[in-house]
Amino acid sequence: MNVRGTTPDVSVAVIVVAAGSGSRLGASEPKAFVALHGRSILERSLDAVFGMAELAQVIVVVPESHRSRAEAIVAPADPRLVTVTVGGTTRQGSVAAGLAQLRPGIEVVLVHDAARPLTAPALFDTVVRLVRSSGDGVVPGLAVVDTLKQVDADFVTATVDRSRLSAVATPQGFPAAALLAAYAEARDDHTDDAALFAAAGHRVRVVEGDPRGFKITTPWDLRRAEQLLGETDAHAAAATRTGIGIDVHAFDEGAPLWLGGVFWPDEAGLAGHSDGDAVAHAICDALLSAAGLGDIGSRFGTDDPRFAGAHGEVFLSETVALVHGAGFRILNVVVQVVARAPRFAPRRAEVEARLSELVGAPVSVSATTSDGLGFTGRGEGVAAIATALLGG
Ligand SMILES: Nc1ccn([C@@H]2O[C@H](COP(=O)(O)OP(=O)(O)OP(=O)(O)O)[C@@H](O)[C@H]2O)c(=O)n1
Ligand SMILES: C[C@](O)(CO)[C@H](O)COP(=O)(O)O
Repeated sequence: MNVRGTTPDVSVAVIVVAAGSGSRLGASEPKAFVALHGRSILERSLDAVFGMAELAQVIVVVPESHRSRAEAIVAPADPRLVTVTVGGTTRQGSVAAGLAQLRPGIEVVLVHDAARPLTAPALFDTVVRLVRSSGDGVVPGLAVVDTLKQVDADFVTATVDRSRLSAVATPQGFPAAALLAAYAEARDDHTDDAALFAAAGHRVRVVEGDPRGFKITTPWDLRRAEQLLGETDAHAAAATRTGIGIDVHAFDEGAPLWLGGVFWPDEAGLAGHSDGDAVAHAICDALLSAAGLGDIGSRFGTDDPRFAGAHGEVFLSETVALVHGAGFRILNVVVQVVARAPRFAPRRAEVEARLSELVGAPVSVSATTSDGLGFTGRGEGVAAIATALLGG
């Protein structure tokens, strides 16, 4: 879950209602706890809430049976930010239970269905802004696209003018004091908070909704959400980039050997302007080329005194910072060493752990001799070939 701490000077609270059973979905557990593309519907909804620009309190309303599950879900968040409470038998009862947990000083309250997990965080911010600027209730709405009929006992009795209709969703936002008062005096049951707020005499305005913010009600809705998230993954996969790097250094009997970010006592070292760590340098080139950032020579030139004798970790740390700065995540790195010595097998795990730590992603290392052929076979030097995979 994406989480964060409280911000002292903000006064926006979000009530996430997740206490429904989901009878129309027909799953074996309450709807909010059903898995959607590997994570629960509730976790996905909370991700959007935690993406808001301004947030002082999040109240998660759940069934009694799932209170501890919800507490585990929100455990990584700042406990001063999130409250978990038990809901009622109706949605309205659950919102009322959430309102009872509202902290003093909250000025704007948003109520959001956990059942709308794909709603964009930006819509929450828009609703907050409009509540603040207008003092009205604010609901996201979408134009109705189908022709609507009034039906009585299987027969159409009228065609409804859809031009003045809007299909409303959540998050619905309200000035906190007015919503608390409206709930305190409510006698009827309403299907949304805007209806209850309007029944108390307040104005509610509509803002353009988010088509992805549909409510997961039936199994078909769940499949649609799965498909949309699958497409998002496919786009992320399309954004992955690979890179390749090769480096070669000659042995220098008089130098200490640093290779793969670790020291190798009793082995001949490698010649170079730096410490000659061909493995680290090949990884740098793989990462830089994947990110389209040139190569180690153009980034860390031999005329720069900072890199004279520098260990591989210096180049790797700077390279990783450049790659992150360009907006990429490092997904993994693979490196193969071609050399007669040193022997990697006994220290492979150690080298992989050190390089993974430096790169911040899994690094796997393999090694081979070149069967006595070429400069590596004659023991004149070491070659390393690396590939890197980056994500957007
Ligand atoms: N007693 C209830 C009923 C509903 N909700 C919440 O209100 C939102 C909208 O309700 P809906 O999608 O209709 O959920 P369910 O009532 O669970 O669905 P169903 O009517 O199919 O049982 C959901 O996030 C649901 O968890 C709630 O917190 N408490
Ligand atoms: C609040 C709501 O999601 C707005 O569309 C909706 O009214 C609640 O759903 P329900 O199925 O009517 O409980």
